[in-house]
Amino acid sequence: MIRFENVTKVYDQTTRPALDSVTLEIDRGEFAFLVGASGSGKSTFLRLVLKEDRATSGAVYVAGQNVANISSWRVPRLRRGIGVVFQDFRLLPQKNVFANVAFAMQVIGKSRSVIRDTVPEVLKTVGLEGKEKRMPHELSGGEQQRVAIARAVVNRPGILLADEPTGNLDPTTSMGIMGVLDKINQNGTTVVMATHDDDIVNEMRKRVVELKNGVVIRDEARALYTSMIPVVGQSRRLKDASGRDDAGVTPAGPMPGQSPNSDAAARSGEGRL
Ligand SMILES: Nc1ncnc2c1ncn2[C@@H]1O[C@H](COP(=O)(O)OP(=O)(O)OP(=O)(O)O)[C@@H](O)[C@H]1O
Repeated sequence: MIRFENVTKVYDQTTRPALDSVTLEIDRGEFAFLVGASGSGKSTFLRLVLKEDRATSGAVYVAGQNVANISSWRVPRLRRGIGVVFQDFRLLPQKNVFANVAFAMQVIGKSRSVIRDTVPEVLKTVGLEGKEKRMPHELSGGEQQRVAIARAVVNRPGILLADEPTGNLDPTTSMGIMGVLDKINQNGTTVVMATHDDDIVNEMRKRVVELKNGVVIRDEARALYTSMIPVVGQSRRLKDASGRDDAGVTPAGPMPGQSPNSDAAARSGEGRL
């Protein structure tokens, strides 16, 4: 789904590469954490996937396509297949929850009836049923991030990139967000999440790709991570056996139009890149 072949990125006016000969493949349907200290190259990796920046050398493939060969007028199509979530939510402050999510469908020309049917389903998936009319400032940070995730996945992208999505949230709320991202991944979406947060990585036990000074120093399945940044007085709970997360949200069914079987969804590639 995402393949980096010997990718080096040196920003203008710098000498040290932000990414240094990175070779890496993330398969369709995988969940991978990108970890490493500040400045290790995590955001640069995500930007190259989105073609927001150009690799200095090497090749970046997304869904089998070398992004260097995608002409500028086709870049929006590439990005439509990739949902993105950020640390700071980036909601439209004057629009309510429904309108924030609907907006992502309007800009690609979806009909009002499709929007009317799809948005409530996605809001249910992220645990925001009944909050359609709330304004962003009437939501907690965790709820705002759920809206941002709903907006990122409403057009059923094949890939979801999350850049420190829990960076502004407390540990309990963060685990709720991880439950949502895990559910989206189980519904077939490839998830790549950049984080410093070792508690989250250690709770989730997914693939861990560790960067240091732009170099991949570790790539391990179901791995742990020690960030070396001390976290004082924080504890996290695992989801309990019923699948409820710490925010009390029980996973709903699959994403609208998605198969509940992630393997089947991954194989079919319907509605995906
Ligand atoms: N636009 C830019 N111009 C010049 N240097 C940059 C630019 N963006 C990032 N860098 C440098 O590239 C390196 C990698 O940065 P990047 O933002 O990818 O790291 P990161 O791991 O995402 O860090 P953080 O966890 O703090 O977000 C850093 O040394 C950074 O200073």
